[in-house]
Amino acid sequence: MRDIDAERAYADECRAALRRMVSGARENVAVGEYTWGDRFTAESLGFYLKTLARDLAEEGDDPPFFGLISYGAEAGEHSRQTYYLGRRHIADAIGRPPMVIDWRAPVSAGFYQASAVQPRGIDTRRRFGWSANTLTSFEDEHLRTGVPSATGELVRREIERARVGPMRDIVATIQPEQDTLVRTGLDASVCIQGAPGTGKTAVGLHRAAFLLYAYRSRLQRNGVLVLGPNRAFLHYISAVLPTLGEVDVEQTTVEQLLDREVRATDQPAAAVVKHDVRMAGVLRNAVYARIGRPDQAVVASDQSYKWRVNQHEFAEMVIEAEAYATTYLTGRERVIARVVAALQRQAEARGQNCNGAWLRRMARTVAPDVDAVWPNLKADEVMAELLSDADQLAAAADGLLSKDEQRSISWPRPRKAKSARWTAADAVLLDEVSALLERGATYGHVIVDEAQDLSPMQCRAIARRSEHSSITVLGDLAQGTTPWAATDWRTQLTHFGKPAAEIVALSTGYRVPATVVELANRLLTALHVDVPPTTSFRSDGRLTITAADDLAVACVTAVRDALGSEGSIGVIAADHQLPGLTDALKAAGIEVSAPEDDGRVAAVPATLAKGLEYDHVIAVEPAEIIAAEPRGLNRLYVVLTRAVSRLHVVHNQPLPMELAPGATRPS
Ligand SMILES: Nc1ncnc2c1ncn2[C@@H]1O[C@H](COP(=O)(O)OP(=O)(O)OP(=O)(O)O)[C@@H](O)[C@H]1O
Repeated sequence: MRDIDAERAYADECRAALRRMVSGARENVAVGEYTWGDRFTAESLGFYLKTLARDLAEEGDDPPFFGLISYGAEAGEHSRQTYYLGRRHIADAIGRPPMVIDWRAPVSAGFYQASAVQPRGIDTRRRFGWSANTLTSFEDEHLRTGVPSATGELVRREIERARVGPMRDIVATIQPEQDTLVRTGLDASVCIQGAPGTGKTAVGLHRAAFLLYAYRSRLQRNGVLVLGPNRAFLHYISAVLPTLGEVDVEQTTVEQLLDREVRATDQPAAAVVKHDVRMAGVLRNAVYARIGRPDQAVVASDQSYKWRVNQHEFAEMVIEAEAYATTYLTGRERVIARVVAALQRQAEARGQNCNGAWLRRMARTVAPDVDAVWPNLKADEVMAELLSDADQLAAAADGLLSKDEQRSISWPRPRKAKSARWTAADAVLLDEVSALLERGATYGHVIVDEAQDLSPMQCRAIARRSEHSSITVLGDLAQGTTPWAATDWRTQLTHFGKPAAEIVALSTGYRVPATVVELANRLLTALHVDVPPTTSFRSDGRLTITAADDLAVACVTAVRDALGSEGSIGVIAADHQLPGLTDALKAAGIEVSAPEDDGRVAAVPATLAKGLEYDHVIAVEPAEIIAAEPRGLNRLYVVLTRAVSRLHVVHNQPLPMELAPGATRPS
């Protein structure tokens, strides 16, 4: 095994090889563009090579590797081999073994999975410590001694390091149970229930990178979609996939995915009904109620003759298409096609030549007859009419929604689709109607974060986009804060269209220190969800609770105190209290930014805190966070679990009784 100087020299060799890869890729851009046969192939290859050259160049002086595994004599094809692992593959010359292997390659799994109990043929696992781009140390585990090694200092340091700016990748320290999930094959859908800070988001993002590596050609066409709860969260995770070399993953929210301008807000009762899965039945009824029965024959003339499909035949075509239609509009197309085919048979029997132009003309000619029984529809018109017309709604909702529920979603004044002001829930319903009319595009794999918060109707919108592929569902039932939050995963998975997906629980927390976890776990009893409490990987950390006469003054003092230590600071309070606190902080000369602005001190409304983390969290007035919304206790659980190193609870009102010692649920 190399000593530290030899390892440094090897790092330099790797960097030199990487530079050669960059110049090679640049040269190949030119060659690729001019030598390939057809234009499309030349363009695709040129694009690929340019991207590769750019990515490699951006790599710069980053550490070329983070670890190695060295196999013993009895390791089959790997016997006596040593492999360096990095964020990307580095090759010296074609035909020679790679200098660094991509962390996603099959052989790299040994690095993450091997243990003293199951060494997998590996003698030594080495982890490298880097300070910026300088190799400063390494740590060896000798796995064949049979003595389980304690978690190394380097791993511990990485997990406990101060957080600055957006989320970073965890490739150097992925834990075995996380690695198993990351490397699950593309054909399997998985649901990861994970307590706060157990690495669900990290696992989901690394899984995206792994799938793109292992199944690139299958995923190239349809791509991978990552869905997160809001823009602040997306900003926070935005750097992870690019640092792993994956820039083409779509990362968005469900709202953005649905792509509707939202101009109104529902009353809470209406939103609850609109997000209920029964609405799927209501909308289906509303769409298919538009299909009638013919009351006359279809007569179509060309210049030579009048052709005819009699009323009975026409009705049979409609009934048959209705029975087999996969979507409303394909059914309509089928009716048109069958009518035209019947006309064609008659015309051909009379010796007429029915070419393509004739068939298209006939299709246009019969369209009004078909429209009379199977009208062409647009999603927004269907919805506007349904919500404007109490009788239509009553018919579609018969046996599904109560009269009160129907009233709650009806519009007080009828509106046309063009003047409709859609709500966020309407956008989900419009998406459902669009899909009833015709199928949309699907993705090769979808990763859904904070999935406990999605309504059944939102899950269905995602299910449609992953109908023929797999999904990764990430979430924590205890962090559910929407009125429709899931209370069990099996039901939620059914809404996602993957009822048999495996559910895996992660319960070791890598964010929140043990003292803070202990406080947050006290809330679990009152949350009434069946999840294992978190156990923290971290024994460091500090919890402070301050009873204050003046919240703003106490908050300023807490922030000043926090500024004395390294790392990010998040002031989290009930949404309505935050502006006052922000003003007080600014008046005290403290620079405060929004969560997505990467400042040192962020003012974070409690409703936006989900998924984020700060070294030092100042959680202001828990009682107010609870009182601000129906699922306020869940919100408080989210807020308390954002802290990486220190949690400072500042309160004026009495602390909620659920936080009292002894409230811990028996495990
Ligand atoms: N194996 C690991 N090595 C180093 N850091 C890790 C590891 N796993 C998770 N982390 C870190 O722990 C923190 C929490 O991870 P992440 O945000 O993925 O958790 P989560 O389960 O999604 O949390 P929450 O439900 O609270 O949003 C992040 O800073 C992440 O980088």
